[in-house]
Amino acid sequence: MNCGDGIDTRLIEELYINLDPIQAGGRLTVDAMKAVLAYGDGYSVCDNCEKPFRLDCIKKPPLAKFHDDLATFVNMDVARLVPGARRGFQAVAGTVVNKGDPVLLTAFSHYTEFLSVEQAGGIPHEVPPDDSQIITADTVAVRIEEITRSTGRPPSLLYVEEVDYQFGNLHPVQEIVKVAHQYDVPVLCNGAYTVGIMPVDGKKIGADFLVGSGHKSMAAPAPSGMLATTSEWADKLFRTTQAKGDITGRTFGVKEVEMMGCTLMGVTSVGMMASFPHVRERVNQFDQHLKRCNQIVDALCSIDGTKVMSEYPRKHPLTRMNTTESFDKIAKTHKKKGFFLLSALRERGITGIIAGSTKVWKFNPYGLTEEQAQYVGDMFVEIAKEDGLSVQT
Ligand SMILES: Cc1ncc(COP(=O)(O)O)c(C=O)c1O
Repeated sequence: MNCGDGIDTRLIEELYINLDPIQAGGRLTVDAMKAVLAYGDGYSVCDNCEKPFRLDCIKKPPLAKFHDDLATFVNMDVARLVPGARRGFQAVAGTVVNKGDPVLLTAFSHYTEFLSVEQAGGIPHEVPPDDSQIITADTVAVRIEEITRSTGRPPSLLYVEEVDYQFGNLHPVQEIVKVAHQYDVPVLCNGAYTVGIMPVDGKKIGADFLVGSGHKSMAAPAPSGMLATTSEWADKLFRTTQAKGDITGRTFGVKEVEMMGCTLMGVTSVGMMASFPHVRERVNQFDQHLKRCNQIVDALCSIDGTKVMSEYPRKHPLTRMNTTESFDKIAKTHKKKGFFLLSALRERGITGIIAGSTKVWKFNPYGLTEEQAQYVGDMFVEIAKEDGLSVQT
């Protein structure tokens, strides 16, 4: 159906199997879609906002309970909804980082993590990965010591991604946090690709701050996300306003400074809430999704010259492939050039890889059924054979 000004409202999943690397965990559940329709109006969740007039205290719809449930879900003490993981980074940096502070990120940190440091006036430093594209606790220790020597103080914060967006590798965050704490460096664990996809235990990780992305991994509308912390940090991170109008004398109750008072006011919060029971269940089926991902990777790697660049076997379905020696060879002489691959996939009802990419590209089969995963693997092999590549059987 085309609505209003030509927006095609058909879901891409009605047309294709979608391998898009970053959308997989964000697709809405049917319950979220219904909630979105019911709560489409801007302030719809605020109709019954009562004293103390803050989003996380609203009882109808049950936002207060949802906040508690979210904290329990990730095993942290306190949680807040935020408009995207990036707003979680911003709130933490705004609390912990002072102007001129060295801040440690990793070679896989997302640009929004860097921007949050920049906004707070911090100076970013990176931790490089090892040869397997993993951030290790040892390298973190080395970098903390180097930075302390060169700047005269330890970093005021470490950002570490539990799973990174480039390789989809799972990093040893628990060991990393342990080491960082030995140097008194607080840690923000970026769970943008894990919270809502796989079980995440904030206390086990030991993180001071844990951030999730609703539209990436919690089957929620954009922009949405979650910021959780420990009771040690909660009062600082969620400090309430001291502002006062010098003429009117107005004060602003218990509005939280880093949250700008309230955060997700309609579609986003109810969408997240409506998907939450499904999300809470689905993390327990993570192994099935990994199995299906490995099955597709195996099919791809049976095509001569194809390599998986992410760690293997896969520990997360976001996967980076290198087909320079296979599909890219075809692209060199094909009339559609590099676009032949996506075009051939689309003819077979599959989409989501970047148009024109035949060298290095990512895909994410999270959420596919067993039959769909089998089909996707078979289709990659069929395309390879059709174009004259050899395939190991
Ligand atoms: C690793 C990582 N962290 C954070 C973000 C930002 O998340 P959000 O869009 O929820 O702010 C992204 C976005 O792609 C990401 O890949």
